[in-house]
Amino acid sequence: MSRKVKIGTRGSKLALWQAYHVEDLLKAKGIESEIVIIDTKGDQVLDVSISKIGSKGVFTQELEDQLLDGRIDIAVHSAKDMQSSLAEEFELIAFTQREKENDVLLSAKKGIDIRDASRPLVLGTSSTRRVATLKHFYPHIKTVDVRGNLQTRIRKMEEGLCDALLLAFAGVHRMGYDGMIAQELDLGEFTPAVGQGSVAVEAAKSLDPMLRAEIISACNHPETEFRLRAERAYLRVLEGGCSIPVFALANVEGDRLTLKGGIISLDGSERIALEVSGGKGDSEKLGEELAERVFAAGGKTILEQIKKSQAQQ
Ligand SMILES: NCc1[nH]cc(CCC(=O)O)c1CC(=O)O
Repeated sequence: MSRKVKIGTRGSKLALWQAYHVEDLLKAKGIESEIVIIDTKGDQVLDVSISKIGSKGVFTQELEDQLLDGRIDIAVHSAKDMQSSLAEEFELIAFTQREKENDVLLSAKKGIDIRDASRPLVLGTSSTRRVATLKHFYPHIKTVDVRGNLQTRIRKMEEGLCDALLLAFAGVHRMGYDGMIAQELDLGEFTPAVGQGSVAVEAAKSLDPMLRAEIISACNHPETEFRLRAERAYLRVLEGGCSIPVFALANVEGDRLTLKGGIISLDGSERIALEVSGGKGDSEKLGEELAERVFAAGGKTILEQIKKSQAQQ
């Protein structure tokens, strides 16, 4: 029997759900664990836009400090919130089975439909990918920035800030708000952020190899891992932080992996979306190949424009 695994997590409700999920997966394999809640810089500055405080590591720094000194054995994150390259000392060792990966509209109102241009609609979101996607496909829709956890966002919506919230299904489902889903969005239009819907388990490379292997066998979902490794390789080449409207979604059928992804200009005027496929064993190579193709098709110019305009903010 291995010793008790210490699971580090942020203290938000969604983060705790993820930590309990990993705890359950470990328990199913007879591995005992305990949850250690860690406050991060990102949790303390909720009123400031993440793109202003610098996205890199604001939610992960304190967790990584504790991984290094052994106060925790693993850190649990939403896979989509993990930067595409980690510092040398760390690695993502497992990706849990992915939840339905699409975005949804959440509303207390009836009859919400983003395709209905005859009715004014204000959507709350703080994601540049979602804003740019709306501008591209649904230019009649207005958006308003809304931050905070799901409960806070719902309260702001009910206070009249917006008609509906645009969110990942995974988070809505985990927090138990399925009943407020007004519309499921199309994966071809609202292609999700890299990693959306899966929980990533991070460890220091110095973690005991036996324990590492046990954690992987309990938590990792191999098909999800192939998909996420492809998506994350795409993101790594683009160096797209979470404030860049980059999207990618891989699917596995048998031994084949298909990766669709692209980039949108901030104003929605240009959207590049391409597809590559190959053996799932080559998932990272496929991610890199997609990035090269997106760059060559004009993505490089779009990315440079986005970085320039964000640097000026
Ligand atoms: N960026 C915030 C965030 N990080 C993970 C999720 C949802 C759960 C997931 O996709 O794993 C969300 C909320 C959202 O985008 O609606």
